Amino acid sequence: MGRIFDFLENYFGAFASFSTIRWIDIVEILLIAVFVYQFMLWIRNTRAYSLLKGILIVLVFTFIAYLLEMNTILWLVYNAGGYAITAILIIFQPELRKALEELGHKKIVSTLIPFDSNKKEETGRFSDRTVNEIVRASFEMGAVKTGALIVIEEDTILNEFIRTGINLDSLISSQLLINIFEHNTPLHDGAVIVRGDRIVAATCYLPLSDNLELNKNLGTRHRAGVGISEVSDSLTIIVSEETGRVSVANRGRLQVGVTKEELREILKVEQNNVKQEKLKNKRKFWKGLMKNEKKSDE
Ligand SMILES: Nc1ncnc2c1ncn2[C@@H]1O[C@H](COP(=O)(O)OP(=O)(O)OP(=O)(O)O)[C@@H](O)[C@H]1O
Repeated sequence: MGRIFDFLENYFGAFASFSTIRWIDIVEILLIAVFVYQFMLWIRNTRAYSLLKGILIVLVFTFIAYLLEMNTILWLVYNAGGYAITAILIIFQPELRKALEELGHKKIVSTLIPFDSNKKEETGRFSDRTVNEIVRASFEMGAVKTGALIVIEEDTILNEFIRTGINLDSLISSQLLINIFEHNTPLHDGAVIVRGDRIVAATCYLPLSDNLELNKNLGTRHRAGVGISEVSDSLTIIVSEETGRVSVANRGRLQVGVTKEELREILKVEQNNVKQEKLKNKRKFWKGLMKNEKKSDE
């Protein structure tokens, strides 16, 4: 019982020091709140969610054991704790990796560092012709129920996925795309990756999404489309072999059954993605900074 009283005394005693709170403490609390909120949002859609619930139950149980001074249970928890953390890190390595990659895609680094080597030359994304060819191919394949998976690379370079396929490096055309995904041809399996106006590779293997919220009826083609959009900022077009529907995956979300006009609109937005404007602003910012530095040197 002594521990329960100690705990209550410490807990309520802490309120007495509220008068000494500084503004930086409030910022710290807000930052932690945002972090925990984002963490909960992220973990809700991963395998790790069930594990988190399990850990919370163990923690509550341990806390009760602490209050009731159940020393044997506490001894077990203290001694197994270190191993448990190592085991969790190993088991959830893919999720942790994905989370860090997502953090990298939030463009914090690229906003601050204009010469980030992971970025392409900003020459505009792709031409109107490419938009037309992709839209035409997607709906022609949809009409005859030919399954397809087309990944359009954006800022995140997809070399690690390109390496899993067969290099093509050919100018996009609807005929070529339709030909690639034709049943029983050597290139039809897997995904095509598009960079600018060119098809870089076909038969690429993509990571599968483990988002539990995805419709259970969707198979691996759709999961692969969503998977790549979770680990990169790419846009993926998925044509269903079963229904002929055209869907789009971007930033971990799947828009099922888009129309021709909607697909064209989505591609146009990606094409113009205000990149040039952003680049100009960035250049202005760095030029201004350099000028100011020169002036202060003089
Ligand atoms: N990890 C992957 N990377 C790339 N392509 C994949 C991957 N997994 C599956 N595919 C492609 O998806 C095809 C299988 O699709 P499946 O029928 O399982 O998916 P689906 O989402 O139900 O699509 P559909 O509606 O077209 O049937 C494979 O033949 C292969 O071409």
